[in-house]
Amino acid sequence: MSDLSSFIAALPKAELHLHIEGSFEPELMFAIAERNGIRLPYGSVEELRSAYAFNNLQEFLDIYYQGMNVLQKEEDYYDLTIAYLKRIKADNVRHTEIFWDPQGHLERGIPFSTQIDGILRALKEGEETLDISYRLIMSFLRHLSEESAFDTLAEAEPYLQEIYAIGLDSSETGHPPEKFARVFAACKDKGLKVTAHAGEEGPAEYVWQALDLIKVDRIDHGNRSLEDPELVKRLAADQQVLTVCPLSNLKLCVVSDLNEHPVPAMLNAGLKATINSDDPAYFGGYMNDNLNALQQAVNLDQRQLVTLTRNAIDGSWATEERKQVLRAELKEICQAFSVI
Ligand SMILES: Nc1ncnc2[nH]cnc12
Ligand SMILES: [Zn+2]
Repeated sequence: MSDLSSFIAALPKAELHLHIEGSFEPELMFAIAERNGIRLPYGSVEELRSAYAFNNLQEFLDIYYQGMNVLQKEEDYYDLTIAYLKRIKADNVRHTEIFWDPQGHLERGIPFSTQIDGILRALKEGEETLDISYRLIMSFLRHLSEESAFDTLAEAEPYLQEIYAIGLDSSETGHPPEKFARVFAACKDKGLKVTAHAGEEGPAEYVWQALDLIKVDRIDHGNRSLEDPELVKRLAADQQVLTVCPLSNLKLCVVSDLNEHPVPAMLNAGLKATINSDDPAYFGGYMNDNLNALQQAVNLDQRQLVTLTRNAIDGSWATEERKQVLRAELKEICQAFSVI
């Protein structure tokens, strides 16, 4: 634990990049598999956890899609989501914006309503009982077709009041944002916010496409933007929010060592970086773990930690009223820790 760990713990956090299926802890996965009569190809929780060694994004995704196969009923989606909310309460996360991948479940025959009803029931309960506000982001799988994304949007039609934004995730290389320009235009026409994973493994060109062809409201990851000085200028000028995920980057070999992580360079370039956990059950840490690990690796100071926290509050899609509450809490914590 760093000297700053109690400061990190006290910060009122907003998490903007979290895949609910990536919060599936092995213990819960085994319990749900058992009650659904599904056999996992692992003998124990320990054996499953020991499979979490990845050389790249695809190796992770193969295990991630296998894990979500045990989700079958509305209560499974509820249990998954409420477990995540209870866990982040301990990290003082006050607002969360979660992705879910409906196509990963529709493909297995799980109705759209089963998925979203369970997730929303937990999110609403978490807002009431844990005081964690939320937004739900429906994400398209980019390894699937444009047509499949349009079909998924049609499935979502009755729920558009409950879905705040649309994302784009899964295997990045070979699946550029341009493949989905038309479906994202349709989403924007419906008044949805849009975001896309870009520049995680894929090149800076994919970040340009996310900005210019998808017209994203923010960028998920964005690490490789730093390879292109013109892109950095553009992101800074637009004050584009980047939802960065340090432990994810380490586990997926996007960085070879956390001390080479680009967050300090992003902040120095005036980019609106935020810290997030991505798939915490697979990558070894929730929000405080990410902040502590990064703080120690690159020696972040209190001022930088406050900037990252403020960026997340400002860059969130929480209501203005909620943002004011979180900003006031941040101010109080800064005073309590004598941070100017
Ligand atoms: N880090 C990540 N990148 C792309 N797709 C994902 N789906 C879940 N986690 C992801
Ligand atoms: Zn992600």
